[in-house]
Formats: sequence, C-alpha cells, structure tokens
Amino acid sequence: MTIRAGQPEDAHVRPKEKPAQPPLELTTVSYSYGSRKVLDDVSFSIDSGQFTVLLGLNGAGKTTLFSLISHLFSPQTGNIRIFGHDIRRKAGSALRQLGIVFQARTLDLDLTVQQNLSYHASLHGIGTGAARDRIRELLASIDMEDRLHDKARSLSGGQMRRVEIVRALLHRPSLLLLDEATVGLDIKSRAAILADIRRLVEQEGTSVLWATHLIDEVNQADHVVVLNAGKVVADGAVADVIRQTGSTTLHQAFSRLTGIVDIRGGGVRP
Ligand SMILES: Nc1ncnc2c1ncn2[C@@H]1O[C@H](COP(=O)(O)OP(=O)(O)OP(=O)(O)O)[C@@H](O)[C@H]1O
Repeated sequence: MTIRAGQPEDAHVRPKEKPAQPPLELTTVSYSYGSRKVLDDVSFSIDSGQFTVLLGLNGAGKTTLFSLISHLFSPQTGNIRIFGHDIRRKAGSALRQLGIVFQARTLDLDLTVQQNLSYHASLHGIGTGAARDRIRELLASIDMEDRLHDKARSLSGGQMRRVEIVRALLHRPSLLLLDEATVGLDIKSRAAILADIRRLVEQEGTSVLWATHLIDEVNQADHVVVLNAGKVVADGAVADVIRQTGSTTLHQAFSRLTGIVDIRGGGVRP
C-alpha cells in the first residue's frame, strides 16, 4: 500500500491550512463513565507534521480520548482544539480537518467498497465526479482498484482496514487519528500499514496521532505520549522519555511508567 501525495483536482478540496495553531491541543481533559473517572486531567499537544504515538495498555483510556477528539461525546472538563478550533464551539471547522480510523471495524459489510467510500465522500460534501476520481486514486495506491465493486464482507481484515484508511483520507485531512489500526493483523500487514502512514506524514505533512499498546510500533524520531490509567505519565521525544525515566530502552521506560514488570518482545503484558 502506497498512499501517494496528491494535489487537489477541484474546488471542493481545500488546501491544507498553514497551521498557526497546533493540529491538536488538549488542556486538562477529564471524562467519567458514571462515577468512574477514566481520563484525568489529560493535557498534551502535537505539532504540525508530527507522528505522535499515544501509547497505553488496554483500558488506559485511548479510545475514550479518541471519542472526545472526534466529538462523539464531550469532555466533562477541559478543552480540545483542532488547529485552534474548539471542538465544542467550532465543531464543523475542527472536524473538517480530521480523519479518523476507529479501532472497531466500521465498514458496512453489505455495501461495496465503492458504496462505503462514496457515502463518506458525500458526507464531506465532495461532488460525485471528484469523489470517483479520489476513490480510484487512493484505491490504486493500495493496489485495490479491482475490489471497487466487491462487497466489504469479501475483504480480508487487512484489506478492510486499508479501505477504512482510504475512507479517512478522502477529504485530505490535515490531522489523522488511528486507534489501534493494526489490531488483529498479521505482522506483514501491520508493518505495511504503519509504513504507509509514516510515508503520508513525510509526503503530505499530515499530522498523525497513532494509538497503540505495542512498543515496537514506536520509532526513535516519534513524539510519544504515554497514557496510564487515564493520566499522561510521559510526553516528549522518545529519547527524552527514556532519559527522564532513567531507562536505557523505551520498553524499560514504559515498564517503569506503568508499573508493569513482564515485557515480552514488542508487546507488553500487564
Ligand atoms: N461505555 C463505557 N461505559 C463504561 N466504562 C467504559 C466504557 N467504555 C470504556 N469504559 C472503561 O473506560 C476505561 C478506558 O477504556 P478505553 O476503551 O478508552 O481504553 P483503551 O486504552 O482504548 O483500551 P483498549 O486498548 O483495550 O481499547 C476502561 O476501564 C473501560 O472499561
């Protein structure tokens, strides 16, 4: 899969905003399900064109955070800004610049790949002709043009995930959020998807927030935010996080930050 940079072909596509404001800024965000607080005073921001890994164990609060950023529900305290637009007061302006791939599969299995993608394009106000061209361009870049008319249920898990990534890119978002995008995929598909998203950051300057529990998905050059039991326990360049925790590897730093002891391979066991 190679997601190519592309120039807008027509007027519906907005050029990327020159970000005077950070792509994403969270300030003292808290959220509770009933009386159970699952996000506690979360603050961090990501810079333009940065690949940021939101690293946390299962249950750390990553998906809840994504639900708040994508305005599925609102934080009980704190603020979220996307390119300076407050997600509550300027939801339209904020969400227009956001592409999101949720952890749960969200394709309609009874629709074809084209129908799934066209529907989403129309939600973003992309005209029929422009949508058709963009869909073909993106599907060609992942060698899936020939699956255009296939029902989503006939795709493999990795192919479904790629179509979901294509769907998130249709409107050329400046900020892309991916929640455990490689979960359930084999090692080859995982590596390919991660590499393609990294290429996107380089080619298009898209800012990415990549949520995972897998340390082997982190590169030395990444910005990393470690979320543990709803709190940010580290935030910075990988080398800084390692140094600040008095560690020699990110595995060791993560282990110290989260209080876990058993680390195997690229994954972490509580
Ligand atoms: N709808 C809900 N109602 C009540 N509690 C919830 C709900 N959704 C999530 N939680 C709880 O909130 C906490 C954070 O869950 P969340 O799914 O945000 O974490 P996560 O880091 O995404 O985990 P995972 O990697 O397992 O998906 C967990 O303790 C979870 O049980």
